[in-house]
Amino acid sequence: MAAEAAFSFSVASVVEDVLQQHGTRLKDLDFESRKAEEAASRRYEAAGWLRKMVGVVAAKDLPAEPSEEEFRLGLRSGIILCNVINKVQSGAVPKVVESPVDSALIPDGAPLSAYQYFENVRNFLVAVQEIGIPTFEASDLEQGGKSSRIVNCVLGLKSYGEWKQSGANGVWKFGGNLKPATSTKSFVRKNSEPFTNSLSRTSSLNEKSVTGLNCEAESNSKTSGSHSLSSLVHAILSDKRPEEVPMLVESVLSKVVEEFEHRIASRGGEQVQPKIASRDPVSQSNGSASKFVMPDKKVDNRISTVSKKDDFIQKSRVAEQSRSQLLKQKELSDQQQREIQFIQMKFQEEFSNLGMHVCGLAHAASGYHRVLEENRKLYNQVQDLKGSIRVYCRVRPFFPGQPNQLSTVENIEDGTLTVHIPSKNGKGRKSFNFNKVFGPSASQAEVFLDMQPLIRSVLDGFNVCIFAYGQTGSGKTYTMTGPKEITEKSQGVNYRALSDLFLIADQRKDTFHYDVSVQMIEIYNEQVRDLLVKIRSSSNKGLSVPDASLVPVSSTLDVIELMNLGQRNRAVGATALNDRSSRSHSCLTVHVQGRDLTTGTVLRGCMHLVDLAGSERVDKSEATGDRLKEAQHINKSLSALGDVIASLAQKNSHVPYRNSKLTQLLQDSLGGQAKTLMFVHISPESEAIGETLSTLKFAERVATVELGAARVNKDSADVKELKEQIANLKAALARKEGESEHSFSGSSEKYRTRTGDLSPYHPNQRGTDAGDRPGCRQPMVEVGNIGHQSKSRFRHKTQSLDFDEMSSTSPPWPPVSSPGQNYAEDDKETGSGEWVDKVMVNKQDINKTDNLLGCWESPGANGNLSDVFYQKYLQDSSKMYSEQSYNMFMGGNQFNMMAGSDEMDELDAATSDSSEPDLLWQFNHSKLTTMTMTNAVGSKTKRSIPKSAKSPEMRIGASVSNRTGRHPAPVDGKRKVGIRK
Ligand SMILES: Nc1ncnc2c1ncn2[C@@H]1O[C@H](COP(=O)(O)OP(=O)(O)OP(=O)(O)O)[C@@H](O)[C@H]1O
Repeated sequence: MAAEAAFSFSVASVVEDVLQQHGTRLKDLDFESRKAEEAASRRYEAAGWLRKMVGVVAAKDLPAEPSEEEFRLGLRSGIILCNVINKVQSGAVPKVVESPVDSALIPDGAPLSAYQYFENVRNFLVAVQEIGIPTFEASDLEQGGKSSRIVNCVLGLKSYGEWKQSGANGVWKFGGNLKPATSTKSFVRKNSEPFTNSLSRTSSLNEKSVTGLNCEAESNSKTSGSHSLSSLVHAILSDKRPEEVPMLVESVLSKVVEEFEHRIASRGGEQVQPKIASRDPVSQSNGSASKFVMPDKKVDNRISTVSKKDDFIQKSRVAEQSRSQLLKQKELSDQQQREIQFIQMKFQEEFSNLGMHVCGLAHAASGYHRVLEENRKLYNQVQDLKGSIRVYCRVRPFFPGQPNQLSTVENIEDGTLTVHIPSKNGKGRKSFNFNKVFGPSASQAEVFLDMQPLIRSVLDGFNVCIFAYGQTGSGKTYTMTGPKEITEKSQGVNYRALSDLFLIADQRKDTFHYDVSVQMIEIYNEQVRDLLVKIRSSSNKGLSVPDASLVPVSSTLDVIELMNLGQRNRAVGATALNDRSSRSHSCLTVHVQGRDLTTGTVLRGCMHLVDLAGSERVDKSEATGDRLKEAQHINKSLSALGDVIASLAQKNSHVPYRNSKLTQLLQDSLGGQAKTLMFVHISPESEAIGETLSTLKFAERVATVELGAARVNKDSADVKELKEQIANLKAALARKEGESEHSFSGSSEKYRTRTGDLSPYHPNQRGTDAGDRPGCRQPMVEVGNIGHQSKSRFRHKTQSLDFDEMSSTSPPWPPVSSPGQNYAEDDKETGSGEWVDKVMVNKQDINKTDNLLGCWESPGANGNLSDVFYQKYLQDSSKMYSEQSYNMFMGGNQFNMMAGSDEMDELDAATSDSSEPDLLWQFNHSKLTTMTMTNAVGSKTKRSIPKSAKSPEMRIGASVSNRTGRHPAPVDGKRKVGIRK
């Protein structure tokens, strides 16, 4: 089609253009005027013929000699052309559309109606094409079109008409206005031979080269060679020498080719649609037209292409619109489909979730026990995963109105605490990691929340230990107990733990029966004191210190009462740092025994809640005298705690628990099987940075200790029964032996039963002679302040002595002026049955005796207890009755722990860094035990207590031994518990 378009150019005009561009000589020939003259004469000829043929058309005659413009406009509507062709060949254009308006009146450039334009012109062009007359393009009728081509076409039609009029003999040849004599050029019908050959032409010899040019041009353009072109060529060549002609022709030819190429390229954009038309099956099936589309077809295609294009555009627009609508609808429906699917999926998911929930509920309902058990296991697993020794840290807030509230604690983030270290204590900052860090604003409730799972564990049969560590005034007591005036909100861990226990116990009451009892002890100057000793005023006896240290409790109120008592009893000393400072370790121990109502299984849990004495160094507290000794004891016990923790951390086979009462007390909570939480406290003041750093370093060390998985204390019903049988048998045997060997039988069965039983909560530490009957405080035995039965002379002498009886008749601690009498009174008064234990010193543990003896060493020995010593004294226990020990023994009695501590203090002042006090304690304890028995049999009581008591405790001791001593004044409790709501 590109070629086709190119060939529709007027070859003559192209050649003329080229020739014009080619040389200056054309100008010399006055080419323009000649050309115009030529064109005009041809136009006149055409117009004349048209006038002759059709006359006046559409009320407007075509001028006889029209200008190019007039000629174009006159033919623009196609009416004249159609009429003339119908005259030449009737019916060539069957229907001529008459324009309502004269086309000439339509301003040039104004678009004619598409109908007129296409219909008439198209029909005319199709008709001339049919005949084989050179055509023009419809656009040639518009401004800028080539009127010469229209003229050519009209003259061609004229020639054809004349040929027909002459009878249509022979082959019609288009000759234009060329003189027949000089021009033999003619057209043949398009189908007579291939178009390229359809143009035949003869020329004179001297016109040969130009003819060649014309032939080629004509064969390509399918236009006839024009008269003007021939004349032009003649004019150009007339003055040329023959040898110049080839060069000139060659040059012109190359220019023509160039021009053709250029025009083809410039019209490339118009060829898209015609290209489609060229695929018209008609043209394609036509072998002759396969290379060049026949001129008539081309026109047809061009015109039909335009209308088709419009149609096509229109249709494709509609199609596009409906397609996009369809697409949108499809998209919408897809979207809806997806949404429905999603909802269905969700629904199914929820449905299956619901199903699972229902199943879960059914499962839970059918196996409440199992769920409870699993729950417990999971709970404890979580706890165990957190690590056996958990370390929490709490920062005390500044006191209201305190000057210089610049805290050393720089940042608290999750479990990391960063402290700022002033330059004199080192410099920069240091971070410490703990399981949890509570800032100054943490509430008591928040703090407890993190401990709550541990509390729950006690009811599940685990041993738990929570101890508060930190320098004086850092908030240990605040955390464990609360502030001075305790309200419900400010209650510390102790109260919350107990009330939580009752709450959970109540929740489980359908499946478990729980018995809870508490004891409170204090370790002061390495002496253990019972804090739950009732202090009562008695008219003539002064203070009497009766019965139970292990007290059953059934409500939070009971606990509050007991704690008030304990707090009152607690030794409090003033220091330069904190005038309320407690110089003792206090421990609230809660024993829980739970019996599964369906299986009979017994769970035993025990919880130590320890408020340690201040950890500050002695020099800081500016202590002297008694306070100095207190501080030394405290430091020593805390360093013993450090040693225990260090050896646990290193997984040493030997752990020096015996180096202090504190470590002995906590042994069952530090050595494994228990869940332990250390709660370190720090003060925010910059003056405290030294203590703060050592506290935090210690705490970090503790955090490295792995105790291994905690174990539940559980006895099946069978085991429990068997144990009880053994205990009963042993008791019976002992009684029998006692009856036969001694006339001694001072105690009532009631006492024997009540106090002789060992604690049901510590089966591991119980001797085989211990039953599972409740009522004893085994932990006290562990601590060692209990009157352990030694391999004493008395023991040898009184082999048949019933230990239970013996214990029951032993004077209580703190002692009373008349033990026997008081016991009787106490029994009456308390009547608390098996849960009430007389005094902690009455506890007997034969199994431990050897250890105690073995551990004893002469005062002044440094270092930890060694196995060597243990072996030594175990092999020869009589050594404990060396003169020295005897003297010491004589110097105190079992009730006078504080009196014993006096001696110890003296010794200890020189050996404050050793474990000596422990040894002394062991020693004292042996003495106490012996003394107890002595008292029990009513002999040699007066040999004891050479010293007068310096402290209330000592006075108690003295009063016991002399039975005349004063009673200790009640010590004002550090915390007064009165829950205000
Ligand atoms: N978290 C806290 N929020 C408010 N006040 C606190 C907090 N911690 C401690 N205190 C207050 O700080 C003071 C000292 O606290 P506390 O007696 O508990 O310290 P301590 O470490 O037990 O001292 P000591 O070693 O002498 O027994 C008390 O008045 C207490 O009420």
